[in-house]
Amino acid sequence: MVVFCNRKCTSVLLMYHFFCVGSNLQRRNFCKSNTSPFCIVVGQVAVMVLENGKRKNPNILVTGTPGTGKTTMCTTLAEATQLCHINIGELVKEKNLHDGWDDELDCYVLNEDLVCDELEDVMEEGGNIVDYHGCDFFPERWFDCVVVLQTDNTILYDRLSRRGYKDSKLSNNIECEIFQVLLEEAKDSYSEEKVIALKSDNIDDISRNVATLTDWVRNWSLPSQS
Ligand SMILES: Nc1ncnc2c1ncn2[C@@H]1O[C@H](COP(=O)(O)OP(=O)(O)OP(=O)(O)O)[C@@H](O)[C@H]1O
Repeated sequence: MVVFCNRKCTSVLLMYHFFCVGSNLQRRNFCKSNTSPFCIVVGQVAVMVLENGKRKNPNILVTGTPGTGKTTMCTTLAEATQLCHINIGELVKEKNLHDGWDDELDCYVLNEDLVCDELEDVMEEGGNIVDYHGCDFFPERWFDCVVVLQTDNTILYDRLSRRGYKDSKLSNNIECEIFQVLLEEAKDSYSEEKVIALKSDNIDDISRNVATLTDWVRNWSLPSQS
């Protein structure tokens, strides 16, 4: 397993988080290479978007303490909305967007500039769901909605224990959730009306959150009534 963090990580608490290799790389690559019909459409529409000063499709940031269910929810949401799921951990790993290993932090150091440069064009087009346990280094203009997933401490403890998290890594992440570090980071980094906290304790929560966000995406994309 490979570890990443970013230097400005609000929380030393998150520094020990391990990223897992997920299954969305292929899907994201399709989108980035414009080979999917959906993304070709998005690309064509981008011209209109610039003319209107509004993206045709929204960008959503999904953040939260490791284990709160970001990747699980983003995967389902991407299927429901046909937006592109971009898992930052996978992207950093795939494109080497880091500054190497930090012995003290015991992790690779994510290079924020490289990550932002890599994503600038696709974010400008819109239609992305970005999945990362931090949010303060992305340009604010990228996102139309910032979702912070939150999980009951006992449930999160069990999830992270099952992952093999131990000792300080486990307690640091639980403290991060108790002190709502990611929610505070989101509120500090984005305008209040963009930030929404959603509970992610069980499967029903995932279904409800996906339904809520899918409706929001549909409404966002509708032409405004004037
Ligand atoms: N709402 C939920 N109900 C039940 N199980 C969940 C829920 N959300 C996530 N899980 C489970 O918890 C584990 C962690 O989920 P997931 O990898 O999606 O979290 P994450 O926030 O993306 O973590 P990371 O930041 O480390 O990538 C998985 O085994 C997943 O099945």
